[in-house]
Amino acid sequence: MAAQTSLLYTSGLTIGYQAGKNKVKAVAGPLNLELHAGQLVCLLGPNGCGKSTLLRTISGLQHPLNGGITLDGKELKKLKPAQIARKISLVLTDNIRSGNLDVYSLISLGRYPYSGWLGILTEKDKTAIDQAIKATGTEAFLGRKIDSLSDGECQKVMLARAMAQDTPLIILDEPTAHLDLPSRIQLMRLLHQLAKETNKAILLSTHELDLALQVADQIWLMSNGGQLAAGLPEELVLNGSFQHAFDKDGIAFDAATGTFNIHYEGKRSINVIGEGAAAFWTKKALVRNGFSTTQAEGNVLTVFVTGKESDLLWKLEENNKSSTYTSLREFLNAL
Ligand SMILES: Nc1ncnc2c1ncn2[C@@H]1O[C@H](COP(=O)(O)OP(=O)(O)OP(=O)(O)O)[C@@H](O)[C@H]1O
Repeated sequence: MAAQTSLLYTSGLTIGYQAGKNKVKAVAGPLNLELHAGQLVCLLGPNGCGKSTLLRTISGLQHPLNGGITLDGKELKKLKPAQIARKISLVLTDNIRSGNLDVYSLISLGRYPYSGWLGILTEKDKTAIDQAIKATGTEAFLGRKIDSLSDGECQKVMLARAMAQDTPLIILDEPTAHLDLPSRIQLMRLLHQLAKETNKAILLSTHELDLALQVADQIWLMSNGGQLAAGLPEELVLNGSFQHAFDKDGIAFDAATGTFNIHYEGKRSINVIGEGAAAFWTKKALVRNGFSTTQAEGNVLTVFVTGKESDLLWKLEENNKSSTYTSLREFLNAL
């Protein structure tokens, strides 16, 4: 029933490639996925698991090996490219870098499904372009050539072009690749805001696990081997899907912090008692130094972290003996 109200859904979709005349290479499937208006969905997974293949298939650039895709109530395979272009706008990793194209002209290209290739813009087209420029905050770049923009600025302009296309679904393949941390945060925040304010569905692939956990309404988590777990970010953390998807020797997903720890085998375990940032960063330092900080009754070592900022104290207890340290470095050296 839910599928009938979805903007896009897949049934028994298998994605992959033709590998020779009578052979196929299936990358993932069968997949039963749904996208709804106003949702920001982040597609995560290790290198080579099939994220780009899935995005290309959903966008109609590549045929499914099996199963079907329904877009706005119609079978995708029955739609012509021009019809798909009014429903889906696609932003690929490789930015269009053309020295001769100015920013306004590039954003205007988003109107091609309506204006035709001659590019004659009507008042409606111009209004859509102006709205896209405003929504993405790209006013300041308008007079510039694309080549003169930074990667972050260029990515925003590509998003503006997609917004100008005014489709109910925007798909972006690794939009944060090549961006510095503030630009990644800014872009993810902008995408989240656009999904809410414009009621568009936004589907993007990314390797930004922590940002995706913060902004996504849904996560599609692919594993090598073709499985895909879909759900709320928190659900996928709690049910062990993240550990499964990124399972590699020595890498452990910590459900308590939502991050991956570099796990060192064979060292001691320690109870960390304390609250807030001081206890959090003490645990980080201990894990980096090869300790496990899981609370357990049998642990011989316990550290109590108390105080604030410049008055922090680490009281280490071992076999009824205790010592107090005034710096994290001193405490770690004592272990
Ligand atoms: N044109 C192709 N023909 C055959 N196999 C391909 C083709 N393109 C990609 N593949 C293979 O399909 C699998 C999925 O590739 P895909 O690019 O979708 O992964 P991805 O999850 O996007 O990876 P990354 O995170 O590294 O970008 C990989 O094993 C890849 O080698």
